[in-house]
Amino acid sequence: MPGLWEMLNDTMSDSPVPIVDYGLFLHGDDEDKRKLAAQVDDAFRTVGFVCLVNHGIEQAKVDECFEWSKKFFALPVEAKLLAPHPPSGSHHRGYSGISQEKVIQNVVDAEGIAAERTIPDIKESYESGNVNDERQPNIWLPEETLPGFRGFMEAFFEDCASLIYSILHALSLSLNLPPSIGLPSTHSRSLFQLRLLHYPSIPLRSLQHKEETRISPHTDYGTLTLLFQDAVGGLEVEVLEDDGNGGRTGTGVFKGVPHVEGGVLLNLGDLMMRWTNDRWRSTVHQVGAPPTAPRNALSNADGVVEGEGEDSKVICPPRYSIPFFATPDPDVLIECLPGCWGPGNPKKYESVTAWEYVKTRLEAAYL
Ligand SMILES: O=C(O)CCC(=O)C(=O)O
Ligand SMILES: [Fe+2]
Repeated sequence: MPGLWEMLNDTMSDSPVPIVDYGLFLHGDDEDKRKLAAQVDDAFRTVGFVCLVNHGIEQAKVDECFEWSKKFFALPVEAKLLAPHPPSGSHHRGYSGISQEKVIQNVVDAEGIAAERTIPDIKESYESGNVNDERQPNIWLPEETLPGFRGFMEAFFEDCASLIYSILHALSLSLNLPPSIGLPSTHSRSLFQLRLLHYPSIPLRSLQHKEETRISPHTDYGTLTLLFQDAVGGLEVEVLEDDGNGGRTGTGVFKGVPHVEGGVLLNLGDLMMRWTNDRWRSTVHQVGAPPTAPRNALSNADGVVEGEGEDSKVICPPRYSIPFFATPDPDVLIECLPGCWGPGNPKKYESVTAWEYVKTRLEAAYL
């Protein structure tokens, strides 16, 4: 009988994302902690994503969060709109209806954004954050619309924030940072964001023809993202390769990430890549058709994919995911960390405050 670990590694044998046992950091001795820190460093240099098992958040709570998410999105749209996302992207809270948000990569001018938005992201989302966040106050439903929802989300936020702090300690060890620059203190206000995402069922053809997307290729903006997924699948990450100069570069090829029961994905955002002078990667990712969708579709001479026979009518099941985004305190200056530059490795990026950067990216996602 294979043990849990063998089964996990079997599941992930074809995955681009390594699994690490986070219990080493939570419960291990100094040597275990250093081992875990080195494993994460390696994953962030080569892939930009890692899957943590034994991360300390009870599976029952994660399952309950998915249940609340399903209940929320099953409400009539008029009820969901009792907690509407404001028109501005930089107050990123509340409910966004289907295709209201379009995740956009590296395009910040109005014309470029309009062009990108012709292919909608077929998803709806609900965002909440720290109860003490004055810049982005939460936007809740009236309690009677979904009793218990707010209480659960506030508590789950705290669980995720604790894991983020623990990870920031581990990463300070990975980077060998002097205690005076520990990463946790740069996130002391925990101005984080808990996001519920629902991708409704969609014809496979629309995804294959790229008439619609679930979430288009993008990198995250902040420092770290935790990503809880259901078993439907469809997350794909861009494969990186050596650039010949000691760094890594995107190949344009995407590989599916299998779901790991009990695991949480951890990936980096652009601010962490800047901060580490590209030592760590914020890797492009997207959500496409579930891996179980029939694959016997053909490309014609123009590269357009045609569903064959019954496949043209296949409907992909709905999908739910729960990302949790960490960003540093707004005034933290993102300036190359010690140990990430030196002779032969000059600083590549201008300094920027965390909020300046994140605000620009958020505003591009809403018009
Ligand atoms: O739904 C997913 O698995 C990915 C979500 C994501 O990448 C995001 O919200 O930034
Ligand atoms: Fe993302």
